[in-house]
Amino acid sequence: MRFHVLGLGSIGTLISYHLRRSIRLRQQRGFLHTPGIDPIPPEITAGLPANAADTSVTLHLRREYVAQAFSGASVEHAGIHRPDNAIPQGPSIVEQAGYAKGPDAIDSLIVTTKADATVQAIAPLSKRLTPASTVVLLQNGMGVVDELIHTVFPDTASRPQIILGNLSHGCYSRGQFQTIHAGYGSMRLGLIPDPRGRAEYERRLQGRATSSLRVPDSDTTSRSNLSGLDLNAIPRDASHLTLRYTLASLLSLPLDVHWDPLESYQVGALRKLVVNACINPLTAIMDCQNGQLVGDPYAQQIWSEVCHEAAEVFLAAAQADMDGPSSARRMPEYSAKPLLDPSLTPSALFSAVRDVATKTRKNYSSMHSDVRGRGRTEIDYMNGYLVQLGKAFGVEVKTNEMLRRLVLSLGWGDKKATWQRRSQVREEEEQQER
Ligand SMILES: CC(C)(CO)C(=O)C(=O)O
Repeated sequence: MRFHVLGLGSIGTLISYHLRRSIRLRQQRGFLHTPGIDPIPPEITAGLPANAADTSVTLHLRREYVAQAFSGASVEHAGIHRPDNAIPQGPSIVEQAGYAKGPDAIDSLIVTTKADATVQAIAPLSKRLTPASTVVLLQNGMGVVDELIHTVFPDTASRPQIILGNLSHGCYSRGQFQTIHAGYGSMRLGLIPDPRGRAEYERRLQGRATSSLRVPDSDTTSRSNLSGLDLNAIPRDASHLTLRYTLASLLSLPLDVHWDPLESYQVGALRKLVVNACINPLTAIMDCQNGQLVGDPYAQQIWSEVCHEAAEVFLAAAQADMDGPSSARRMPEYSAKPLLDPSLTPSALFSAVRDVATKTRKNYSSMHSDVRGRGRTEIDYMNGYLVQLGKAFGVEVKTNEMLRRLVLSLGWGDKKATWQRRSQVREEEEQQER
């Protein structure tokens, strides 16, 4: 089984580290139990790749680094299709099953690139992905999956299986392969329906099905990482093996990972979208920490407008969905139910934003770091996504559009350099005060 990780920022490094570590523990000891961490439930262990010795992790790097530095993971450099042979990759499941067109097939691709860089990053690898491969999208914001389906995998016959995921773990990077896992959170996964419509993945375990659409709060520990779902519902045939192995492997990581029914996953993702649409642009525009927005009456007014606009868009999208599946304006991956969840009303959204900003008050948001570092942001997958929906469903989203333009404007002309200089001075002053 070949895992590949694309995007080695802080989240990519965190996932690669735990994936590699859990595979190595299974290779060495044949079982997976880290002292102090709950043992992996048997229903998840049963879904793991049968032979840990044949499982490999390959990291995709943009620049040249020494392969040996990655302790047990092989490395590929962007644009070079020949794998670095310093550490051999495991045999490919999709190749063995006759799906692959070449020897460099990818069984499972875990993507942690920034939302705005994802399609461009996956496109060169698409020939190595087969309909029996699995792609995991772990990103902030929304809209990447729609873009990917339309531009890279328009043909359902050849489209890989897709798992969506979002994380509330707080991580930051201290350089290549140095990630500080500063805040322990959770990771939620949802499965996009089978592209060929052959399998229904979400069989609920009797008596454990979740009755509500609500995603459990991140700080309430649910009884099972499977949220009432049954891994055995994923067929055991060759075309679904990588899906099953990928899901079980992610669920086995000590990162509080949960597989949710798609509708619950969507509620959580929509809520997180609005949280990001409120906090991220303001911290970037005002060059401040998340917590500095809490209690600021002007920021609160903007949050309230963003939440109202988002809730209105969700209602309009739900209405269009209920008007019939033929509606051209239907949200691509969503059904009406999640959009009508009570946690997506303006006041519930506003409380969620305030809670997250308070809990992460000392953080600089990812958009703040993006403006500071790479200059490009994920704004089009946050407020920009709400703006697109607003246009599609005829809802005015002026505040979201204004925030989007202001963030885009930060990267225009020499404003970026000015912003970065000012931010650096401020940070130096903060460090001196400490
Ligand atoms: C929740 C929040 C706002 C935490 O900083 C985040 O997800 C981000 O920075 O992108």
